[in-house]
Amino acid sequence: MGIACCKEDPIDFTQEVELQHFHLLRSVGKGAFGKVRVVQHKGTQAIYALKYINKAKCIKMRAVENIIQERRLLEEVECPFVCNLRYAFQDDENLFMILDLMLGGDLRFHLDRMGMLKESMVKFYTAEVACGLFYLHSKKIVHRDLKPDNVLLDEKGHAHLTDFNIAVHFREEKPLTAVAGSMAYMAPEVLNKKGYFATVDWWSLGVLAYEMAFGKRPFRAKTNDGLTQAILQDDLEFPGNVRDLVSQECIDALKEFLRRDVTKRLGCKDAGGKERLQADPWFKGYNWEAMEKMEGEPPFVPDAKRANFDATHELEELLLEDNPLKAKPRKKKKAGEEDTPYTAKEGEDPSVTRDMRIMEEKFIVYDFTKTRRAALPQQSLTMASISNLPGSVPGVSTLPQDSSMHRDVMEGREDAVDMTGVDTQASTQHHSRVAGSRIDTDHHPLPDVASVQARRASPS
Ligand SMILES: Nc1ncnc2c1ncn2[C@@H]1O[C@H](COP(=O)(O)OP(=O)(O)OP(=O)(O)O)[C@@H](O)[C@H]1O
Repeated sequence: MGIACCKEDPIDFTQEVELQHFHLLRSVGKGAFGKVRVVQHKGTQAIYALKYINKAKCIKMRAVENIIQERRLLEEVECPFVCNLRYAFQDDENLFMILDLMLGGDLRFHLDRMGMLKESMVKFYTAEVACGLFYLHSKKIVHRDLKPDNVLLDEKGHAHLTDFNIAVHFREEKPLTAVAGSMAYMAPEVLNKKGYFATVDWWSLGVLAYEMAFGKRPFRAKTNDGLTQAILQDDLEFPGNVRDLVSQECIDALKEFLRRDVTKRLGCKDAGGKERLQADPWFKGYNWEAMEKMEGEPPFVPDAKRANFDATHELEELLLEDNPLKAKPRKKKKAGEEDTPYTAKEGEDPSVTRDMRIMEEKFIVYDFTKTRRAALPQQSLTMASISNLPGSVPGVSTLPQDSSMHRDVMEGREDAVDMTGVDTQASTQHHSRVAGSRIDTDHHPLPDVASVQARRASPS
């Protein structure tokens, strides 16, 4: 009897994907919105990263549209230089996104540890991120929040873009105007509010490359106004011993990325785009054909024997989480009820009810094995990849995942969220958030949510 009660019910994997289809493993990260855990699909044994966001917190932080937008954009993306979306679903409490798992840690983690990176690393990550940006821009998506925190390394040391929270579609005929992003990485054309396109990502890549090379950002100030002025006006300066640190070609490339004139900025379409960037003397000797296929040799392989993330996330989850994540069945729909099972609680603020319904309707289920899209090799991670991490869950079998699952490209969507306004909220990590935002509804029709959030780096 006792034995029978401990046995899990068999799972029907032909049914819609849900949390119960996964084993929940280690906690590896925490962002302002979500928490990230390693999970293993109980059917295929494949391992992934699960990003989950509490719905009530999401509403409180006015991030509903951002999360929906992130899920929507990721559905359109399939690129080796991106943490691709594999599944999306929700339960009554949380929104879930299952992404390719990156075990090498984010660039912020490595920068914090190493202080600054070797030029070979700076060049390699800049080149791989550039490959990711060319892909996104070809799909008319601008990331807008490129920074070390949002570049993750896989276990081999390849770079992948993540956090599409404030990414949007852009159209050549109508510039974006919202002040969105992490302030220290924002391009001058975002801050001067004259309108911008994908050029902003190339500026941010310049700031990222500079920070990797010298361990500090090119434009710094003690206040947001000071930082805005520095980005808009200050001369680009380099550390006194710059030539001891990097080559002249590196300095020149950084100058080219950090040009205020977008018609001259390295990477930008009007400055020769991909062709010009790939021909830049800094990348001399790079085999771009191989780089684009992710066949370049990473100059640094993250240590697989140690956790490449802040282990306090795991401790927090164990010690402080009063509502630990677990698979819960959804509330049953009552007879005659429509597809939206959310029923307002007594005394609930109508705006909360509305946001709950929006999430229910718009954060739709995604399953990469059922939605056929462009075939691309999936990250072939196995339990072996994580089983030797300190503190890994013992006794889980090492099975290869099924990499035969592909998907076809879905139709692009043109809806996008724009944000304006900045606040002076203090940053707890490397960024603070932008409040008092607005959705550019005349440009991109969206559900009736009047506020969204973006974030920016703290000034110094
Ligand atoms: N696919 C992944 N594989 C491994 N770790 C990941 C993955 N995605 C995110 N992480 C870890 O979790 C952290 C938080 O994730 P993410 O930045 O996506 O959350 P967020 O709430 O959107 O963050 P933000 O505060 O930037 O809005 C990352 O910095 C990274 O360390």
